[in-house]
Amino acid sequence: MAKKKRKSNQSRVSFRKRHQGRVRDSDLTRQFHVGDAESLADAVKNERVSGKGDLTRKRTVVGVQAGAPASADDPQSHDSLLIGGRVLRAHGLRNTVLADDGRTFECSIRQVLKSLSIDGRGTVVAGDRIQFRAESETTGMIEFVAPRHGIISRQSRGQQHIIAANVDHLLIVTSAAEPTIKPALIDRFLLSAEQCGLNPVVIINKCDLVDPASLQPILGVYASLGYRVLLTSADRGTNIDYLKELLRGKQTALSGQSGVGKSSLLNAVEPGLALSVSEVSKDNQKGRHTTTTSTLIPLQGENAGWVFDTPGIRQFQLWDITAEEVAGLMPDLRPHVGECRYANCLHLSEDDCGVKNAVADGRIDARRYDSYCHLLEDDLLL
Ligand SMILES: Nc1nc2c(ncn2[C@@H]2O[C@H](COP(=O)(O)OP(=O)(O)OP(=O)(O)O)[C@@H](O)[C@H]2O)c(=O)[nH]1
Ligand SMILES: [Zn+2]
Repeated sequence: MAKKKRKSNQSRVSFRKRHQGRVRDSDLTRQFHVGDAESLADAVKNERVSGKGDLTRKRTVVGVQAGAPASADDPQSHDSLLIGGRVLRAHGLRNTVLADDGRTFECSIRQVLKSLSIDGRGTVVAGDRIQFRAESETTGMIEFVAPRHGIISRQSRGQQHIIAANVDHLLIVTSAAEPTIKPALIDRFLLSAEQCGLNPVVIINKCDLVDPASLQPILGVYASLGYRVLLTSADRGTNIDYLKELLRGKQTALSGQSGVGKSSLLNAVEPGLALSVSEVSKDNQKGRHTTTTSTLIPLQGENAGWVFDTPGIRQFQLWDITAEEVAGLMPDLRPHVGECRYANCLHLSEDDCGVKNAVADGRIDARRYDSYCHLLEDDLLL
């Protein structure tokens, strides 16, 4: 036991000697520079206590910690000084960040992160989860951007531009009347959601204007496909509590035709919120459908959720999709694709088509298949 301990101490000393110079020289390990070799030794000791790995491994483990971004003028920096937050608005040089503790900061982005992004564009976007270092009460430096999920992007000159990141839910808002419900449009939004890997929820608003029984067939189709469908009335407050629950703790994007009641629903969830949304839109009526400025709006209340206000999301469309890919993105058509005689079957006029057979005997809803045909014929096979 004693022998083992002495050996460990020797290792610690020689490790310290071997690496002191390097520690001093290296920017990456600047944190150890300050904490001096003592903190390095302590870290190694802790690793030893936990009994994991040999010294080489300990060095690696410690090195990763040391490599965590440190501020040059605050050499005492530690990971604990990094503050978690989310990007509310990305402006390039100044990005509005909501810290997890509720404070708001204007943050710039560390150069090394910028150089990792293509063309320097979109290093951070609204919705990004980040870690930053405060430089004053109101400013900071973004040091780390977490990997993204649920990305909404738009295409411009053949390039993909991310406009919202970490979208937990996509609410596809439609209305039961005024404007009349358009299932083909819902299908398109669902396809976009599938393509982007988003989690869609279909909302049928203005249910006060129709007999709810008349909506049963359409509800049935989407529910049988595994999609969540929610009937609401912003006017009467129907299912608004349920909507609030849906938004809780999540970053949500809303899409849907103009006039279906997206702003009214948000206003029902949080009075006043939709006002700011429409004010933003009015400021920029002309660029409304083209602007890329995306904003994440925090809802009031602890962990109440965040809603994207991004004009491009409201009408967001499929991008970069081929006719051959569409059936694979429709959960009702997908299982039958493998039953077609031709591997490149588009399920339109080909013989021995598994999809058409399934439509013929009612295993696929004929209206959904109609949506599929229209999408291909009107948009993709021109
Ligand atoms: N009867 C009824 N009318 C509603 C309901 N929700 C919204 N409306 C009305 O529908 C109209 C359009 O509502 P908005 O909330 O502006 O619709 P929007 O989807 O945000 O429209 P854009 O901002 O153009 O995208 C308004 O006149 C609302 O009062 C509802 O549940 N029932
Ligand atoms: Zn086929």
